[in-house]
Parts: sequence; C-alpha cells; structure tokens
Amino acid sequence: MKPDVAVVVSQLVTGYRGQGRDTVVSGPFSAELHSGELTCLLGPNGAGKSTLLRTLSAFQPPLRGDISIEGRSLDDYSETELAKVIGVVLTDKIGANNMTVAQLVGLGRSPYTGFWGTLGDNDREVVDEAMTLVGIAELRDRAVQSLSDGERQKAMIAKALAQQTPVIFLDEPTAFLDYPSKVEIMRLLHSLSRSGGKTIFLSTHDLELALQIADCIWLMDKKLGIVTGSPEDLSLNGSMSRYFERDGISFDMDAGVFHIDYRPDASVKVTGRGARYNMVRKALLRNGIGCDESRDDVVVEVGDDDYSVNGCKVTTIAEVVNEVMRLC
Ligand SMILES: Nc1ncnc2c1ncn2[C@@H]1O[C@H](COP(=O)(O)OP(=O)(O)OP(=O)(O)O)[C@@H](O)[C@H]1O
Repeated sequence: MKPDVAVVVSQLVTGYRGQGRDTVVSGPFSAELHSGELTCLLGPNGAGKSTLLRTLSAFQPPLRGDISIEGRSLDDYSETELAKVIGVVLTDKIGANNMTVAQLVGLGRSPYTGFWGTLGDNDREVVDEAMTLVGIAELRDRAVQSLSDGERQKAMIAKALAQQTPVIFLDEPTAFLDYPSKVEIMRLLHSLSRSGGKTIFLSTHDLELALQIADCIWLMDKKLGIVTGSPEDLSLNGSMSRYFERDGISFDMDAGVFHIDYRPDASVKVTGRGARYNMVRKALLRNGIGCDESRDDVVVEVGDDDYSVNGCKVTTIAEVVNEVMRLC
C-alpha cells in the first residue's frame, strides 16, 4: 500500500518575477511526496532544484499553480503554522558560529517558544533526542565553527528534527562531504523518514547514491521537464539515460551506475577471470587499450598471483599497463 500523500504540487510553475516579464525556471508540473519516504531531486546545474525547494518551502512564491501540504494550500498557512509543518535545511552559511551545537539545535524549537524564547524542559528533551538520533549528542557543547562539514550538516539536520515537522526539505545536504559521510547522511535521512514517518525531500548531485538509497526520485531538466518515479522504474524506462547521458557518459541500467565511455585506439587479448581480470581490462581501457579475443600479437594473461604480458611476468597492474603500452 502506498504511504500517505503529504505534499501535492499541482500545475506548479516556478521562477522569478521581473518587471513586466517573468522568468520561468520549471513547470508546469504536478507531483506528490509521500510520508515515510525519502525523495531525491536530481538534475544538472541550473535545472532549477534550489528554486523549486525555495518555492516548496514558501521562501518565494510560485509563478503559477498550487502547493498543498497535509491537505492545506501553502497560502493558507501563517508563518508560525508553516514552521511547525516544514523544516528546511539549506546549504547557505548558517551564521551560527558563536553558538554551541545544542544552542543551534535549540533554534529548531523557535516555532514553539518564539525566537528569543527560553527552552522549557520538554524543549530541552526534544533537542537532546534530536542530537541523539543524529548521533551528535557528544558534540552538544562544541562551538559550531569548530565542527567539520559533516558534523555541521548533522547539527543542521538535528535542528530540523527538533522543529518536529512532518516535512523536511534539504538543499544539497551531501555537498562538500567525503563519500562515507555522504552515505551516512543519506542513510540517516532515509531511516528518519521510515522511523518517524517523515516526508523528506532533498536535492543532490550524488546520482548513484540517490539511486541506491531514495524511495522516489524527481528528475529535473530545463528542456525535458520533470519526471518522477522509483529509482528502478526511472532506470528501466530510460529516464536516467535521457536526463544524464552525455557524449562520453553512459548509464548502466542493470548496475544503476554511470560509465565513462572510452574509445580505445588499440587492442590486446586478455585471458583470465574474476576481479583481477576485470581490473586489468579497466586499467587498459583507461589508457586507450581495448580487449579483442582475436588478437594474438599482444597477450595479457591474468594468473592467480601475477600477470604476464607476452610471457613476461609482472606483479602489478601498473606494470601490465606499462608493458602493454610499450608493445602497442
Ligand atoms: N534570483 C534570481 N533571479 C533570476 N534568475 C535566477 C535567480 N536565482 C536563480 N536564477 C536562475 O534560475 C535557474 C535555476 O537556478 P537554481 O539555482 O534553482 O538551479 P539548481 O538546479 O539548484 O542549480 P545547481 O545545481 O547549480 O545548484 C538558473 O538559470 C539561475 O540562473
């Protein structure tokens, strides 16, 4: 059974109002976000991801169309009501450098206490719980400016959690993070959507990661418009290829990964099997050398412990490549 619809976008057109002329960035399009799901917004630079997130967060008005959250149009919410429904995590500098992590996360309680409001026992409990959920409880007294990018991102997510909203929007939460931290943040957001029944919608350029972790994907492109679906459906129906394949880059539907297409200038025969065999082929291809079973002038044999090139033994793949390059 499909989870509840939390956000409905109807015939939405996003963009910027100008004097006499509007600049349309995306739309018109209609789509839904479901509670308990992590949805990723993917698209090339300039496609309009931040503009869409700002529009959904009510930071800028739509040019046309309607957005409704939990059955009510965005226009019908007061500012305070909105802050209890949508938590927003932007990539902009957060301007919280003189605060401790606990103070920053405590700002998430402002819809309930007022900006200068003092936190009560319940607020402090919520703040502690948010920091624990995100795994930063031990950082509570650290100054925000002393945090790493990954820790700061977690603190911002904890702040959004402390806001206790059913919907959270995040603009590129994995930007500037190393790969393990990107995976950690994405898995954290996925588990928060599952365990807390939250609707989490984020933009990212980490396509392969999004394909592995997201429940749903929105693909966005200025020319192609917006399509939505599960990562697997969008892979199989060709949408991933249509939106992201460029000259020299192809999308492998089965593996859900992108490949750089090399055009080899020469070819050799490679024999063997398993991971070492695949790695040799990969290293040769990167150096402009393809594999051709019919070749017999240059033959690379991949053994269990070493390699040979035309009978000459070597121990590393780098040496295989050097030897083959010398012969080709
Ligand atoms: N204030 C503005 N006024 C007019 N046009 C704008 C404004 N801000 C952004 N744009 C334009 O809107 C388009 C979409 O920009 P946006 O930042 O939403 O894209 P994006 O998909 O988030 O890009 P990126 O992946 O590079 O962050 C771009 O062509 C941009 O130049």
